[in-house]
Amino acid sequence: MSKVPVMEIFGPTIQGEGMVIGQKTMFVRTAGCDYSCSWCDSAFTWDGTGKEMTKQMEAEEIWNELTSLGGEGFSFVTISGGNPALLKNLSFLIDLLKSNNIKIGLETQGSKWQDWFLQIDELTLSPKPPSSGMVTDFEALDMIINNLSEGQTTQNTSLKVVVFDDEDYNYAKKVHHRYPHIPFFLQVGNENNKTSDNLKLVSLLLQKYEWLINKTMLDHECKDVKVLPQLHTYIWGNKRGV
Ligand SMILES: C[S@@+](CC[C@H](N)C(=O)[O-])C[C@H]1O[C@@H](n2cnc3c(N)ncnc32)[C@H](O)[C@@H]1O
Ligand SMILES: Nc1nc2[nH]cc(C(=O)O)c2c(=O)[nH]1
Ligand code: SF4
Ligand SMILES: [Mg+2]
Repeated sequence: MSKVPVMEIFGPTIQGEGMVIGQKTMFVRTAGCDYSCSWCDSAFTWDGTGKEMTKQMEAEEIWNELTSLGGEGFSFVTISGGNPALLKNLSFLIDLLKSNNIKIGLETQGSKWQDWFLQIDELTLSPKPPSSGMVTDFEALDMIINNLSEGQTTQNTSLKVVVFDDEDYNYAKKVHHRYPHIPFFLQVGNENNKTSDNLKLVSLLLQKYEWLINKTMLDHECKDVKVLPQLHTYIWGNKRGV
């Protein structure tokens, strides 16, 4: 069987995070995760609440839905989850997207390897800081980054650590210094990922962004880093499917 569990397909929208922030893209969100981060903004992919939304889909079905939503108006597809790296069968979708000249971005926490990582144009590895409640398997992350180096695809890779507090920031630094040759992004953590009060949310996120910028600017041990917000939350708040 070459199907994968899909939770939602949406777009076109902008990539709100990381190395290609602002990029016009379609999204495919897969179901299931090997983590359970305390603050996960996509917990419906793994906590059972999105069960009815999950559909087992062939690559062709996913492609048909992408084109029925985006027509001929897109050239980039971002795959996220959940953890898409749990799905060996994503290779069929990746091959199909490639054969249609579509660039591919993928978001994963860096806990599992798949050979198809080598075909991703913009691969974001997002290891999780202490506030998530998860413990990073650095052996697994080392292996992934080694494999990407051997495949000469580290230029398509970035690291992105979400920061909620000082302890997270120190963890982020540790990750950056362990892999100094990989482009490194700090991302503001969203503590209020359930609220529908967008004005309040944006005001809090801006304060948090300023805090993270100030902290990084004063830190002589963090030089070649980029500090980013989750841009989509400034526009659509916690809305799903945007
Ligand atoms: C929902 S995850 C899915 C992909 C993969 N499981 C991962 O965590 O990288 C996509 C991105 O959203 C980030 N994220 C999740 N919840 C967040 C929150 N409350 N605030 C900021 N970023 C968050 C994750 O760290 C990750 O970089
Ligand atoms: N616009 C937008 N940008 C995103 N970047 C990463 C996302 C994700 O949930 O993985 C995401 C998302 O859900 N929406
Ligand atoms: S690894 Fe990603 S999808 Fe999984 S629980 Fe953490 S933030 Fe959510
Ligand atoms: Mg998201």
